[in-house]
Amino acid sequence: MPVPLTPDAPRLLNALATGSAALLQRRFWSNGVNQLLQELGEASGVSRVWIFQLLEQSPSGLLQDYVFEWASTTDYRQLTQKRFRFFSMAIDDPEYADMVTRRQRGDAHACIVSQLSPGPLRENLESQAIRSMVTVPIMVNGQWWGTLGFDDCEREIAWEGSGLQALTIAAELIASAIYRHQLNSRKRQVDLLQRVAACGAWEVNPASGATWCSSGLLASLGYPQDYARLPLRRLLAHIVTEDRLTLWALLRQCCGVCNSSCRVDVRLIDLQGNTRWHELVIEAHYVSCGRLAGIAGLAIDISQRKQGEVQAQTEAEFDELTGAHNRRGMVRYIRELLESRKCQRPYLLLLDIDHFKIINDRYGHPAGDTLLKTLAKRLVGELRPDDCLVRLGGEEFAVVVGEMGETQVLQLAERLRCCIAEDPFVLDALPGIGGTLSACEVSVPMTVSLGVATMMPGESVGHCQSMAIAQADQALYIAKESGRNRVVAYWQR
Ligand SMILES: Nc1nc2c(ncn2[C@@H]2O[C@H](COP(=O)(O)OP(=O)(O)OP(=O)(O)O)[C@@H](O)[C@H]2O)c(=O)[nH]1
Repeated sequence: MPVPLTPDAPRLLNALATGSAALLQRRFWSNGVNQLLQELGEASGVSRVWIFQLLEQSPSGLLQDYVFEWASTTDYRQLTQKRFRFFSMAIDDPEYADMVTRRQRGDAHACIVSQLSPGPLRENLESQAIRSMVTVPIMVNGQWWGTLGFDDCEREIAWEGSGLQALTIAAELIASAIYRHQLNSRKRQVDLLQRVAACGAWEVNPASGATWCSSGLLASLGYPQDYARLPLRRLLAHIVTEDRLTLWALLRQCCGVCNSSCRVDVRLIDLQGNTRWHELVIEAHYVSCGRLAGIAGLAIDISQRKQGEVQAQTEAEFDELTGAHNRRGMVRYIRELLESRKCQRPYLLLLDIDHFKIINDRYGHPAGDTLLKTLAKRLVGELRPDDCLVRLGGEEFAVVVGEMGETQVLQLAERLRCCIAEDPFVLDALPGIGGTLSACEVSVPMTVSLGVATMMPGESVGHCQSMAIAQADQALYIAKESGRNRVVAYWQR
């Protein structure tokens, strides 16, 4: 009857110390694991140290893979044997079933093969010439990830006490290295996802005001990616004030409903003062209904999409040649003006170039286009930034102005007329004027006629606008008929 040997615990502890340093320092965690297995194998004097990774488990069996091994001699190597690649293990035998249950619980299991009762487990170990074995489950984040095992093919070792404890610590060290590796891989995936999707993640604890921002979000706000912690007030200060108010209103609605989510577009200002549009995706989490536990979500950079929207709006609402609003832009301007309640009674000024046909015929259509552009620029120079210049079509323009009196609007109309009539326009050298190729600039005098009307808010913006255009058109007609280069108001007819 062989006498069981006890492993040398101090040597094992020493091996643990060297092995754990390798796990922390090695660039690849698998190199660290290999070194730890070697240290433990040499210190314990066993034939083989191995790790099986658990891939699948079902009530009837397990699928495992032989992933790491250290062997004292090449005779004891098994890692390269085909039968250990993705091998399945049926758990119909009670002894196997018991072993699996213990591993699932995280318990170590040691055996001296000659003392095992006859059965599949003993047969299997004997077929590998194993005389004693100890296994310790590797539990990663509470889950059975795999098994660390020590086979001795020469001695019968009773693994217990501090020797066994050292092996348990080794399994825990390996588990934390695996967990670290998993977290790092997940972080890399999340970073990649955030980079590709141009988004960052954030979280706020409403009770403590504590915040967390992903490295991507910190970077897009201009902070170093490893910035320790951004106080809530400072984080909120990155949102443009007007958008912050919209956000508050939405949050009040969103947080009133259990486990709700909402989205809002806001402008974020980074530390350098650059503003970029972001879509905030907000999720409110509740401990129980009514008790808010946290608010978290994403900040997706949508600046490019917004740029596209602005460009599409510009194309849809502005005249390409002169940069003035078109009819659609004018409708929106009037609607916003009336809705803002800044102005109850805007005025509409219709402005038409006098005898533009003659100018076109004389200098050509391209020159006519240049004159239209210059004329629009002159008009804008006379208006306030809030006023709206519209090109209704051809050589006909309109100006919509907010609240002012009748006298003031007539003064403005007169100013617009003068700014066109007073100084002739200058065209660059034009080929073919007067039959020669002139290198000189050409001076083109132009005048405009204006009809002015009041916009009376009616049933719709469209109705109010067509009424005003019709009235201003009547006044303009009178201005043209009575000699051009003059202003007539509808109420003066
Ligand atoms: N260059 C240029 N000319 C345009 C454009 N749109 C319209 N026109 C021209 O503007 C002229 C308008 O002529 P009319 O409607 O007869 O008016 P007018 O010659 O200005 O005469 P009154 O308005 O009666 O003073 C036409 O010759 C059109 O071809 C444009 O986009 N570019």
